[in-house]
Amino acid sequence: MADPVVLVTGGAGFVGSHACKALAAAGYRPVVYDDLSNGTRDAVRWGPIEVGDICDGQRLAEVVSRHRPVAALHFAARIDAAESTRHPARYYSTNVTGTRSLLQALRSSGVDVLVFSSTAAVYGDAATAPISEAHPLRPATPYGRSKLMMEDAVREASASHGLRYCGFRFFNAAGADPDGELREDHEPETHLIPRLLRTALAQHGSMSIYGTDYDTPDGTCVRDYVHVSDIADAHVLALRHLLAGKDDLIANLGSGRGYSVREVIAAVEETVGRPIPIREAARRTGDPAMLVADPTLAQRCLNWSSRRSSLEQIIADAARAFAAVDTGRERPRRERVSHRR
Ligand SMILES: NC(=O)c1ccc[n+]([C@@H]2O[C@H](COP(=O)([O-])OP(=O)(O)OC[C@H]3O[C@@H](n4cnc5c(N)ncnc54)[C@H](O)[C@@H]3O)[C@@H](O)[C@H]2O)c1
Ligand SMILES: O=c1ccn([C@@H]2O[C@H](COP(=O)(O)OP(=O)(O)O[C@H]3O[C@H](CO)[C@@H](O)[C@H](O)[C@H]3O)[C@@H](O)[C@H]2O)c(=O)[nH]1
Repeated sequence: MADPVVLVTGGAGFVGSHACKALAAAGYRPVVYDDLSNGTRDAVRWGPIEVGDICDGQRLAEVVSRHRPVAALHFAARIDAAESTRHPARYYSTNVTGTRSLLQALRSSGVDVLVFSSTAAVYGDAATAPISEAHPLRPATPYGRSKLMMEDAVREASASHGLRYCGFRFFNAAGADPDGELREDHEPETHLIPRLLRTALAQHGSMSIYGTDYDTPDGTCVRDYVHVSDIADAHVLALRHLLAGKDDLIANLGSGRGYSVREVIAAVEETVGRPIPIREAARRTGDPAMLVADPTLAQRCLNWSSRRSSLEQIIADAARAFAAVDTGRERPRRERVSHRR
């Protein structure tokens, strides 16, 4: 019998491509739907890709009805919180209208299982650490607000026509496939760990710390870094959970440990074995001081564990992937598409 198909929107991107690998290992056939605006075709290795915009409802409906998936994993989104403060409409379009378009396409083909990516940014400037799912939802950026609206759209689809869902509020996805088949590959890159590795491996340029006057132990922002392969595993667990008829869920995915920007810099320097030139810069718009997950709910409901998410392993796996790029062994070809609306 052929492997059951799972539609993976955003499957050419960082987290989505790792989820495709985990799906294939678990006996599913991932069909990627992605416009390649921030992902690469080379990251799509475990099934076909359908290139298209998540907001193009007609194309999406045609792809869903042709491939007949048993479920969808939804990663496609714009992801840069700081950019969202400058171009909010783009975020509401891709993240909210795009999700509504997916919900409609799934409904018209009778697909009733969805696992989707929310974010820790829905909590805004959190009052506590660690943050449980019961923490008030006060997103501080259009990105965070768009993801909260997306959660609401999914809940409404569940209430109105029985969609079953699992939404994950990821904290900071990082690391890379431990087998070295995939890596984080954004252009431009905004995330802290890949930026540090690029600077260290290029051996030129410097890194900026965005803000040293936060109310945190060393004045820099604290984040919870969670290994991308642990996030991928959570998606397979969620899929099995829902396909077995179990309850809907919105859960944090994080390691439960927080590291400051300075601590991450020191850990990357330790791994690469050389100092990285650092400049202290102004705060970046929309950055909360501290985001650390309470991951108990995902552990309890899905038997999930963040087993690869020590900072050391995250950096070691990411560094190995970057070294492969640096030596030119596996440089992926990048297709650019216009992403301005
Ligand atoms: N990376 C993180 O730390 C993090 C943290 C919390 C939540 N998330 C969420 O996880 C999901 C995946 O994030 P990621 O880091 O893999 O990002 P990514 O940018 O690497 O992947 C997103 C993918 O979606 C595609 N895409 C974007 N707009 C599209 C559109 N209009 N139509 C079709 N495809 C489109 C991109 O080409 C890309 O391949 C996102 O929903 C993001 O909001 C990520
Ligand atoms: O060159 C840099 C890049 C980042 N930072 C800081 O490092 C921390 C982490 O930043 P980054 O890696 O860009 O991640 P976040 O801004 O925390 O956002 C990520 O994690 C969020 C969840 O916590 C998700 O919602 C977002 O989609 C995802 O991009 C922040 O304090 C940044 O200010 C720097 O100081 N210098």
